[in-house]
Amino acid sequence: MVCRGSVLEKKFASSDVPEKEQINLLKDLESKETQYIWLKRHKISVNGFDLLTIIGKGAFGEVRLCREKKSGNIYAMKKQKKSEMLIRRQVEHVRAERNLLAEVASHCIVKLYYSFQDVEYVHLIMEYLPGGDLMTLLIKEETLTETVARFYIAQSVLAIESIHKHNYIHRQNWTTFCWTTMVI
Ligand SMILES: Nc1ncnc2c1ncn2[C@@H]1O[C@H](COP(=O)(O)OP(=O)(O)OP(=O)(O)O)[C@@H](O)[C@H]1O
Repeated sequence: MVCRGSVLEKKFASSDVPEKEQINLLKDLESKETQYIWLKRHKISVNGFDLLTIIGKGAFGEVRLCREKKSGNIYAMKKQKKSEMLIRRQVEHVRAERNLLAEVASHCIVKLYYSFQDVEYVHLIMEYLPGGDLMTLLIKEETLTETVARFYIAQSVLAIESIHKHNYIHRQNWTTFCWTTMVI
């Protein structure tokens, strides 16, 4: 059996990753492994969630607020229709999005808790961000103050930097990919 923790530690030995970041990355790996083992034992499905209100519409289906039955935790559930992805030849993009969310641990990137699929749909269970996207904020405010604009630009640079570190590039309108955690 490959121990991913010790493989990572060996890689750190020949890298210049700061010690604090090494500790955080190892902790992150450990919690992902624990979750992975848990998921293997308890097959997760849409039945594990109470479906609440619709909060958005994605390219391949709706995004809903949901409550996990076992924990009572609230998440955003993005439901994507597989046949639509196939028709629009977007399977690889959807897969890349899911892998990116699973791989990149950054406070600037929406957190993915679970992903699973059934015959018809792929489901992403994400952290719920109640503030809406930056475009909604811009439409509401029309003009942002320099301080607020600086804040969102800085957050976006950090988000893009964190995905570039994992060799992903972003190809979408900036204002609709930036969501805010603040309720506006
Ligand atoms: N984690 C979340 N928390 C709160 N709202 C969300 C979340 N994820 C998605 N939404 C809402 O659902 C909408 C659609 O989601 P998203 O942009 O991820 O879909 P998409 O399939 O990538 O769509 P598109 O390609 O048209 O952007 C978002 O604009 C947002 O309003």
